[in-house]
Parts: sequence; C-alpha cells; structure tokens
Amino acid sequence: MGPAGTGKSTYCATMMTHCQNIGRSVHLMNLDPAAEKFEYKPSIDIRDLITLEDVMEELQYGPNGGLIYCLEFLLNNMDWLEEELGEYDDDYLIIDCPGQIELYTHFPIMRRICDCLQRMHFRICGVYLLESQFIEDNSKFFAGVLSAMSAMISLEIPHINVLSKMDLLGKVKRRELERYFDPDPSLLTDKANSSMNPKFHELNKKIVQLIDDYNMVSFMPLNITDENSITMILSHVDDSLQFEEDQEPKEPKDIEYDDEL
Ligand SMILES: Nc1nc2c(ncn2[C@@H]2O[C@H](COP(=O)(O)OP(=O)(O)OP(=O)(O)O)[C@@H](O)[C@H]2O)c(=O)[nH]1
Ligand SMILES: [Mg+2]
Repeated sequence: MGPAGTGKSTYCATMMTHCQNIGRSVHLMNLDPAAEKFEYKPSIDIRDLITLEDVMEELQYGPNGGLIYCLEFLLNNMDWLEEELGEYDDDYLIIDCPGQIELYTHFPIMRRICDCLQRMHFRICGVYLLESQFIEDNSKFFAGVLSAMSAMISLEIPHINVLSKMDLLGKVKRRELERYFDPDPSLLTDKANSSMNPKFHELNKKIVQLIDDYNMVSFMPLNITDENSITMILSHVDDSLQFEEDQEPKEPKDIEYDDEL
C-alpha cells in the first residue's frame, strides 16, 4: 500500500524476483483496476472482474470515482474473490494495491478485503510505502507518517512501514535518514522558524504530540538495488506472518559418497 507512485508495483516485482531466486513459490494478486502492465502476470487480477477503463467509459465516471466504484463492485462480488483465492489457500501472495490512500484511511474497502482474507485463514501483513525523498521536506514527511498511521489504525493488521526509492537518495541524505526510521518529533518542531505563522507552529506541535502518543510508526529503508535491503524487509514480513514456523521441515539431501574414498 501507499500513496500514488511510491513504488508499490516496483516493490511487488522486486519481491517476486527475490522470492523466485531463493526458491520460494509466490503469486502476485492485483487489486488495482487501473493498472496497465506488470512485470509478472498476476495470478489473481481485479481486472478480470472489472476495469477502470470500462467504468469510466460506460458510467462516465472520472478516474478517482471510477476506482472507488470498481472496488465497491469488488466488495459486492466478494464470492468472486473468495473463489479466486481458493486456488491459492496455502500460498504466499503479494498483493499490489491502488495508490488512492483514501481506500485505506477512510473508506472501509481495504478493511473489508482484509476481513475476507482473514475469514479464509490467510495471514496478512500490510506493507506501507512512503518515498524516502519525503525527508527533504519535514512537513511532507509527517503528512506521510500520518497517512501510514491512519492506515495502520483502520486496518488493524500487522503492519510494516517502508521508505522506498533509497537508491535515489544522495549519500549525505542517506546518512541523515536514520533519524527518520523512528520519526523523532523534534524533526518537525526543530524546523519551526521565526517566519512561521504561530498558529501553524502550534498545529505542528499538536500533530507531533499525536504521533508521539501513538508511538507506533517506524520505518525500514528499501533499496531495490541492494539484495540485503530486500532480504531484510522480507524477513520482517515473514516474522509478522510467522512464515518460517509454518514451513514443513525439509528432507535432508542425500549425501553422495565418492566411491574412490
Ligand atoms: N529509482 C527507483 N525508482 C523507482 C523505485 N520504485 C519505483 N520507482 C519508479 O517510480 C515510478 C512509480 O513506481 P510504481 O512502482 O509504478 O509506483 P506505484 O506505487 O505502483 O504507482 P501507482 O500504482 O500508480 O500508485 C516508476 O517510474 C518506477 O520506475 C525505486 O526503488 N527506485
Ligand atoms: Mg502500481
């Protein structure tokens, strides 16, 4: 999940490649009715049920209203989703979601999709992406923190926040980034300069207090060009899904003895 353009589909493709490289069987599920192309063909695809293009054309909706319509259509046809999921009920699915954050924060759409998955005994972990470039502007970053927090609170599922596109940050910024992994409220209040409207400063302080009171938003960096970084994110997701505990013990490989020895 995450706002438009944060790298959700890139995350999915990166994880698909990584999982395939380490021999894990994974499937991609697409929940974005406006998606155009994927690096991996989704095994389950909302576009097989409804597409944004059709809704916009036939019902004369705009892109955002059309997207909400598509997802509400899905909610009214959850038996379709259950049937599709039934084929993968023992599998690891990576779900690519649309970028309209209202779907996570104030419409119950994603919440209901999660409920459906949980009813089917899937374990879910939400991965919420924010662009690391946001740290260039603290108010933007904290707006992102609030959206991540809002998604966490409304979905009530295990949740991991990720700072994406690390490869685009310069070295200096990367060093500075650690301060943002556990958002330190002083990051926002520090910046309060004398030219700032006092009311805005007061508002910032209250927002910071709110984030601090919840004390539940932290971030992990993702650099898709660094295998270690991808492994780290996957292992956090695995932990929250208790994935390893669930694996069947593997048969030890037959030892081949060299006859001549
Ligand atoms: N350099 C770099 N570019 C990235 C990364 N992730 C995404 N991008 C680029 O950012 C743009 C948007 O990436 P997507 O993966 O399509 O983002 P999205 O969140 O799926 O976008 P929507 O589905 O439209 O909300 C594309 O041009 C990607 O190539 C990254 O980690 N590094
Ligand atoms: Mg996408």
